[in-house]
Amino acid sequence: MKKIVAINLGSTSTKIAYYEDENCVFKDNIKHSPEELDEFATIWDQQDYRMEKIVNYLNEKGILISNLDAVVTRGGHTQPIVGGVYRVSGKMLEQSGSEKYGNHATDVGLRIVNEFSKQGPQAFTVDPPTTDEFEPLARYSGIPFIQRRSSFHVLNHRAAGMQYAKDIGKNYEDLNLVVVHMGGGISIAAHKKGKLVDANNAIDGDGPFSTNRCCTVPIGDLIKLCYSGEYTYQEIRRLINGQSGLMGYVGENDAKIVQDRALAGDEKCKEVMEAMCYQIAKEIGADATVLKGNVDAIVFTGGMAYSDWIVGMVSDYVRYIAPVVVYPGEYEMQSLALNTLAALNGEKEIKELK
Ligand SMILES: Nc1ncnc2c1ncn2[C@@H]1O[C@H](COP(=O)(O)OP(=O)(O)O)[C@@H](O)[C@H]1O
Ligand SMILES: CCCC(=O)OP(=O)(O)O
Repeated sequence: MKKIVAINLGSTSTKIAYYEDENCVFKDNIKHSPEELDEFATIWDQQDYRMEKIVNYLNEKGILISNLDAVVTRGGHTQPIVGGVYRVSGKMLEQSGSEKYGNHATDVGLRIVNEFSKQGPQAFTVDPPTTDEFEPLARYSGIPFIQRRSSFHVLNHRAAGMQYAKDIGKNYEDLNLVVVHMGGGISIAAHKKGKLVDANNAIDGDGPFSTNRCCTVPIGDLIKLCYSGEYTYQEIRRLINGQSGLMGYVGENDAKIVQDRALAGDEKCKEVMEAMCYQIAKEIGADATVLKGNVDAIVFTGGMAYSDWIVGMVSDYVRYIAPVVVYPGEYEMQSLALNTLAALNGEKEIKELK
């Protein structure tokens, strides 16, 4: 029997699951309040805090890291790569640490599983955010030396798309889908016959604003802010990813709390939520266009997909495009664990950045 711990460092949560072969023995979600996260100037500064939460949790459950076969994390940011199961290597950690390809709590996840691997288990990641299946036209930014690139919730996108295909008895590779992940960050991607051919960059000010980050901003105003002398590089990064979106407008990064305030009559919270839904809908329209209108379904997933109110507001704009289906939460933990199991059993290739 293979024993696997999967961890998933989201911007606002840490998810942990323990698997024995394909059986999920337990799974939990530790939420992080804005006040807790506010203490950390950079993502890297969260490492001890997040690691302590994970270790304490495993201790409570009586899980010894040295007894595990593998630890797997939702991956961090590397050079563009093909999807699959990756061993966490020195080169992967180096690229993730450079912040050249993006920076998010998932990058800390790589460091944590690497630390755990020193006690015995092998360390992996699966379908990292920089898994890149973009078509050539999707890469154009208009500035020849800046390329649009893939950086979003690839793991959950693919897993939700495949789950939908399975549920309707079709092959994922035969469908055109627009998948909408609404978590701490929000990503919308065009899935064209099983390839993720275009998506907004979920961490770098692209697409809709989310719980804690900005949308595609008027770039001239951002440039002025950068040169105003009022912000360091780190502060600007933290502004666009951490202190914007719902957090910026109403000082709260938990969409459920903002929703509850809106439904209780808070007009500011209501309008901000409506604006977020409006932007999500616009991005869905963009990806439907990428698919030339041939969309089999719009698939909603992520934590905010639990909300009928949010899904309903977005759907009002887009249901003319294709049927709307909802897969609330995430398939990330299952996908991390089961792909790792397949790799340990020799049924799936183990890739490595060298
Ligand atoms: N029933 C709900 N209604 C509205 N929002 C919800 C609901 N359940 C979860 N959420 C929101 O989903 C977000 C977390 O989504 P999740 O996919 O777990 O994010 P992450 O992995 O980025 O931390 C939170 O903002 C949370 O408030
Ligand atoms: C690369 C995207 C990762 C992301 O945005 O995750 P969260 O929604 O957990 O912040």
